[in-house]
Amino acid sequence: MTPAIAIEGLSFRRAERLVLDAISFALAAGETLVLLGPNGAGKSTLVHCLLGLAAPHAGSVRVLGDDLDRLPRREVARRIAYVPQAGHSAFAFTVEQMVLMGRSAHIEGAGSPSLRDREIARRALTDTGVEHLASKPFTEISGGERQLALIARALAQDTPIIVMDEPTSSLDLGNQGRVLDLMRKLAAGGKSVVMTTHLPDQAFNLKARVALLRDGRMIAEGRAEAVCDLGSMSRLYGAPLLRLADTEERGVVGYVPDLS
Ligand SMILES: Nc1ncnc2c1ncn2[C@@H]1O[C@H](COP(=O)(O)OP(=O)(O)OP(=O)(O)O)[C@@H](O)[C@H]1O
Repeated sequence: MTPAIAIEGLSFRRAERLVLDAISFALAAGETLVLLGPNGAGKSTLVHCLLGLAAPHAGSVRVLGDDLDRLPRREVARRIAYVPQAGHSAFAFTVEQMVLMGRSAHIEGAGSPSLRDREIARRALTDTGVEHLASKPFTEISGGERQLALIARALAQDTPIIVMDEPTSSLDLGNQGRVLDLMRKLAAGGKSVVMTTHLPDQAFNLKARVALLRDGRMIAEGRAEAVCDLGSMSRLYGAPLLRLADTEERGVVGYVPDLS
């Protein structure tokens, strides 16, 4: 079966420096890939290459069988939704308008959103728990609320692939859990999800595939249980870590810095 995403030998340079070095992986429908790595490892750059926002110097990105650089932007937007790191917006669109923007790749010409588009946006607001913010300006909500609204926009885009750059970095533990649960449901429904995070526990919770990035190289790839052992995590982050285990049965569920 054609993979949702297939990356082959992807390299990216900034000035003379190799920021991504011969990255390869394929992701099928219904699979989730968690990208873990220290600050500056190249995770966001890889995400940008995946979206066609940065052009690799070598290698290829194929999306549902087609070369990304040959696809019109509108078609890319029908295939991949992007949740960027939550930033500020200069424009005071309401949360509902922001989420409706996720529908723009499905609206022909200069047409306005249909009743169905509005229903899909409403459902996305409900699924992310921010329907009560629908009429508030995006510039007047908290960082975590902005992050949830950006996730809602990606849901409204209704694409087979969702790429998320640190989608839970501003979220409290309750909302982290709700977003991870949503991601599990999206994957169970056949969507392919790529996400970056600094929290290995999310890889365990998602029962996802994990890729470890360091200095632009993919140094390991596999299930969280196989790849995220204490030694690998400590080496990856260059710091002593403590293992978090829930019960004997569940074993390791995450790591925290060890200051002892
Ligand atoms: N706009 C930029 N101009 C120049 N260099 C950049 C720029 N953005 C990132 N870099 C460099 O490219 C490398 C990869 O950065 P990238 O943002 O992909 O890392 P990351 O793994 O996403 O980091 P973080 O976890 O801190 O978000 C780093 O060395 C970084 O300093």
